Amino acid sequence: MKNAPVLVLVGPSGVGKGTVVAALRARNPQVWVSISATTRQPRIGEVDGVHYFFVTPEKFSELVDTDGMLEWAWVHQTDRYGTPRRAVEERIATGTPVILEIDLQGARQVRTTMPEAIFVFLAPPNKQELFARLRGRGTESEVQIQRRIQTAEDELAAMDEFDHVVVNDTIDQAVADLEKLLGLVH
Ligand SMILES: Nc1nc2c(ncn2[C@@H]2O[C@H](COP(=O)(O)OP(=O)(O)O)[C@@H](O)[C@H]2O)c(=O)[nH]1
Ligand SMILES: Nc1ncnc2c1ncn2[C@@H]1O[C@H](COP(=O)(O)OP(=O)(O)O)[C@@H](O)[C@H]1O
Repeated sequence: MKNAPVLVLVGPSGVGKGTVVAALRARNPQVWVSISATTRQPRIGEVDGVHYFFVTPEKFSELVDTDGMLEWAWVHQTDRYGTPRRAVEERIATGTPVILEIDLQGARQVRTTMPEAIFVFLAPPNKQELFARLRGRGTESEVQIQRRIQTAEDELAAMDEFDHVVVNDTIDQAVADLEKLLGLVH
């Protein structure tokens, strides 16, 4: 049996990672998207165990110390985010296609431990559109937006490290590009 793919999706805050992955899942429910653990506070409408596992800093440290994280990183200078290892390993063992939506630092860690994964950068059509989407989402304060813009500049500068760049111009086209990389045919 051919191993199911692990696709690592990185892109600046506000580019549309969550939106594109949700649209891909709606068309391909057999694809599993890892649920990260984070120390950040939930946004309105976010559900623990669905969007993220919202954990205390103490619990996060415990997961790291017991080798429970496949990768983890400080993101936007304020909070830690990580991929719980066991759930991913279980999906790989059963041949389920896996998506990890993580930041650049996390992707670099996965490249050393799972070099066979497919590394994809989701890029905006241009920077103005990226910052408009980030503001348009309306979920962050101006201070938080400025931090995300700073992180975004670093992430955009690392685009060349990725095997594939998918531009999120329209959602449908970005989903089709990811489906092709995952070998999903319609
Ligand atoms: N390293 C790592 N980064 C993650 C993980 N989960 C989410 N992230 C990244 O954390 C960043 C912040 O995510 P989020 O708080 O949802 O805010 P957003 O980027 O503004 O939507 C994004 O770049 C995510 O890709 C994870 O498990 N590990
Ligand atoms: N292709 C697209 N065209 C226009 N707006 C988009 C597109 N993809 C996502 N958006 C919008 O951009 C904003 C940020 O998307 P989101 O999925 O939250 O980004 P991320 O998960 O990368 O931070 C949301 O308001 C979303 O509706």
